Amino acid sequence: MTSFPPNKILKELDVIDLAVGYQGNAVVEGVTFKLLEGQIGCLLGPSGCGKSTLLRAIAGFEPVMSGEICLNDKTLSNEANVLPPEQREIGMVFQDIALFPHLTIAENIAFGLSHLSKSDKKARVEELLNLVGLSGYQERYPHSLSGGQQQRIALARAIAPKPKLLLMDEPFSGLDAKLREELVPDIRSILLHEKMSAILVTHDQMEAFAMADMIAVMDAGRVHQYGTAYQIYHRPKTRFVATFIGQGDFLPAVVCGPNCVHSDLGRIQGELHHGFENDVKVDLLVRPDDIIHDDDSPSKGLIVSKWFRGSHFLYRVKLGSGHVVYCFASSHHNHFIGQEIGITVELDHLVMFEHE
Ligand SMILES: Nc1ncnc2c1ncn2[C@@H]1O[C@H](COP(=O)(O)OP(=O)(O)OP(=O)(O)O)[C@@H](O)[C@H]1O
Repeated sequence: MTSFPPNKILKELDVIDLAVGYQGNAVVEGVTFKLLEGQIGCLLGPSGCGKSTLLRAIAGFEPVMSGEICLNDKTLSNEANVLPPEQREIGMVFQDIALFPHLTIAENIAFGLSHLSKSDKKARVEELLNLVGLSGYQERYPHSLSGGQQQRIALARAIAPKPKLLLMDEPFSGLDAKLREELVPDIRSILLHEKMSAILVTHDQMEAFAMADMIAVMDAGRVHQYGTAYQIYHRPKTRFVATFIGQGDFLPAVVCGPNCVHSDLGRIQGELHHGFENDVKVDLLVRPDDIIHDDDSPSKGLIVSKWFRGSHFLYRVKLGSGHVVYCFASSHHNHFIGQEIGITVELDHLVMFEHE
């Protein structure tokens, strides 16, 4: 059996105080983050926030206005120099799959393997087809494959030469939701198996959660927060992150202790110090999973709307004060709009911002 040299994986990608733009106008500014060896990162944000521009700068397709991009302590881009894309050992997968239609699947995957002998090439193609679950597809042509299969082949082609870093720009957005749900965890396992560091661009937070170790939440060219899915959901650092990630409402509240606030939901004790002075007015983030339906609870909320989500119901309930919050209930608890239900508060991550 042929053995291949170990991956030349990156030790670290450093993006330092980066600005990138067009015609002298920065569309990405002050961006700093680090991707460690073997990690999968994600640039997540609304349309037009600069995700693709940042990715293209990392790939070497866009010059940088200021700051630096380094891979393993080697500068790839700064204000003065831009290493051409083909010299960066960075692979890319795009939304428009762009397989070569006149080449077989084997020839597509082997495209970047001209440095290998014929037998090594054949073995690497086989290994990758096996990895992406399409063994035996060597002689087929792209048009005879489904969208999901084509995207698997595009991934195989991109990782075949063992790049130091793989960049993926909305690779799943052309696929239907069900297929995407299946493909995303598969692609993550393939990347982990190959110990391939990668950056995914997406505006879909569920995709980011399923795929990435570290997520950069972007808006208007800036990174608001760089953290794990858990951190950006439960400990959002800015109001933008709090509202862009997940669902939730802000309830007016007053600080009543170092880890305690008082709101329409009563006195809530958090796990950690929130850093606000006593008596300061704040807006408290309340997520659907912070308010749980409980028939026996003396606290009540009036259902104003509801969604059946299969495994659970999501209700909007009006509190006595008139504020409306989400409430999570098991799917057996089918109540009607206009009905009053018992609710309990299970909120230990106190996320709050100065009252607006
Ligand atoms: N070649 C270009 N010339 C001038 N402006 C550009 C160019 N490419 C992108 N822009 C602008 O830069 C900003 C960021 O665009 P970019 O494509 O990076 O955002 P994005 O977050 O990837 O958006 P989407 O999710 O819609 O693809 C936008 O205002 C866009 O209009």
